[in-house]
Formats: sequence, structure tokens, C-alpha cells
Amino acid sequence: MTDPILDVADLSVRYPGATAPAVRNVSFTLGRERLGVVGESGSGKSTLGRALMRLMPAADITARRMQFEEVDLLAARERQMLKLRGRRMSMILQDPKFSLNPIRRCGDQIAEAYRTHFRCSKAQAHDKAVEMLDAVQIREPERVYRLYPHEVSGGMGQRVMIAMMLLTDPDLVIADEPTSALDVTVRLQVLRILDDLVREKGIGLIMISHDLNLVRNFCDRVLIMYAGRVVETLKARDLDRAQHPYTRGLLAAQPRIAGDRGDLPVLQRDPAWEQEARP
Ligand SMILES: Nc1ncnc2c1ncn2[C@@H]1O[C@H](COP(=O)(O)OP(=O)(O)OP(=O)(O)O)[C@@H](O)[C@H]1O
Repeated sequence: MTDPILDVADLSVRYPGATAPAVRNVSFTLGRERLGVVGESGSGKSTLGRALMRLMPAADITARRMQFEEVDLLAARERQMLKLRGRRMSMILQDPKFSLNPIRRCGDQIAEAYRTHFRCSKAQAHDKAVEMLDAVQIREPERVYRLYPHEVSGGMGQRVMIAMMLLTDPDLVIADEPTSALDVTVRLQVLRILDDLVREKGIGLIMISHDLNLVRNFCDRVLIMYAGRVVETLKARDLDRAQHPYTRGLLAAQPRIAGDRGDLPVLQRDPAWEQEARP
């Protein structure tokens, strides 16, 4: 692995009033690679992503280390975080409908994001927005610039979001289920764009997903989360050789198209999984 972009040790997150932390003692490093974060609903994947961006002012975030390049994310003031977010670290969410402003044209939103970070004229920001739409393989960028979010498909909306994120050349991108609302062909296009970012621009990508097949094929390494903890960390290509019974249970519960199509096994949970952690 290359020099870590992110180095996290013993990160825990507790929501106000919650009896147990949503994320518990999570440790990992991220290089210029694709790191998958997998686990069932409620295992803490999104909480982990939002905590890294410090997007949860009400929650209690503790860690031994939370270092993003030269920045100590635990000590950084909110002013510094405002400069980092959207510039050097970005997040892509599942559904662009909730991330784009419904009453502003897509292109204007990208141009405005550019002007937030860089001093330039409106015309320069417009040109940059069109260039970015083109970079995410939108065929008629000038036309799409003028569309409102409700006028674009889910896949195009997701590409608009990625275009906005690309503006500032971030080093870290956290993608939270970025393709689950997309059909298979558009999903491939979006994955290809993210893949190019890792290969050509050398970003570090955290890909949060439910989809074991997707992370197996797309990611370099995978963190498996259960009840807020990382129970296993593996190279994606070694996923089928996973040791932890939870990971093995998830793999066994995957539907198969070919071969024996008997009943899917039900995951038998062991309460001990909640206590242990294997970084
Ligand atoms: N804003 C919040 N306030 C209080 N509790 C929350 C909040 N967001 C999430 N939680 C709780 O934290 C735990 C982890 O949730 P989180 O959304 O991180 O899981 P997840 O693995 O991303 O799930 P999903 O795959 O369904 O998105 C859950 O028990 C959830 O109920």
C-alpha cells in the first residue's frame, strides 16, 4: 500500500442518548486504493463515513488517532473542516435527489461549488462546470447544465454529483452506496469513473456498500463491519477465504443464479461477535 491518506485508530461514535456506540474502536488505514466497507443495515457504515468527515456535531466522536494527510481530524477546528470538506475530502451519497438543490439548475450548483472554493468569475465557473460534466461522460454538457435535478435520471444525477466532487481534485472520496439506486449499465459507468479517479488521480476511495459482489470485484481491500465493529479486514480477492463466521455467513447467504439453488441459509448470530474485533 502507498503512504496512508487516512490513518484511523480506535474510532468510536456515540449518538446522543444512545445506549451503545454506533461505531466501536474502528481502526484502519487508507492508501491510494479502493477500500470497501461492508456490513448489514445498522452496522455503522454510514456513521463511520460521516464521522470521518466530522459531519455529526451532536455525536460524541473519540479516537486515538484520526489523521488525514497532515491534518489531525480530531483537533481540527470547524473552520478548517469547512475548507477540507468538498475540497480535499468529499462524500457521494446514494441518492442525488437528496443531495442536489431541487430549485437550482444542475450546472449552476456545480459552478457555485467551484466559486465557493476558488476565486473566479461567473463565466469561468460556468466553463469549469461544463468541463466537469464532460469529464463524467455526460454527452451534452451544455444542455444538462441547464436542467433542474428533477429533469435528470438517477444515473445522470449521480454523475452531476461526481462532477461537483471532481472540481477540487479531492484526495479522499467517501462513496456511501453510490450505485445502489442505479440500473446495472449506469452503475458500471459510475464505477468506471470512480475507478479512473483512483488509478489516474491517485485518490483514496472508501466505498460503503451492502453488496459483497460489488466490493469483491471493485475494491482492493474490504472491512467487514458488525454491530459497529470491524470484525475482519481482507484483500477483496481473498473474500471467499474469509475466516470470521459473520463474513462466511454473509457469503453463504448470497443468492446464486447457477448451480444448486436450494434454500438460502439463515445467518446464525453469535452474541460474542458483538464483543470481539479483529482489525
Ligand atoms: N442520526 C442518528 N441519530 C441516532 N442514531 C443514529 C443516527 N444515524 C444512525 N443511527 C444509529 O446508528 C447505528 C448505525 O447506523 P448507520 O446508518 O451508520 O448504519 P449503516 O450500516 O450505514 O446502515 P444502512 O446500511 O442501513 O445505511 C444504527 O443503530 C442507527 O439506528
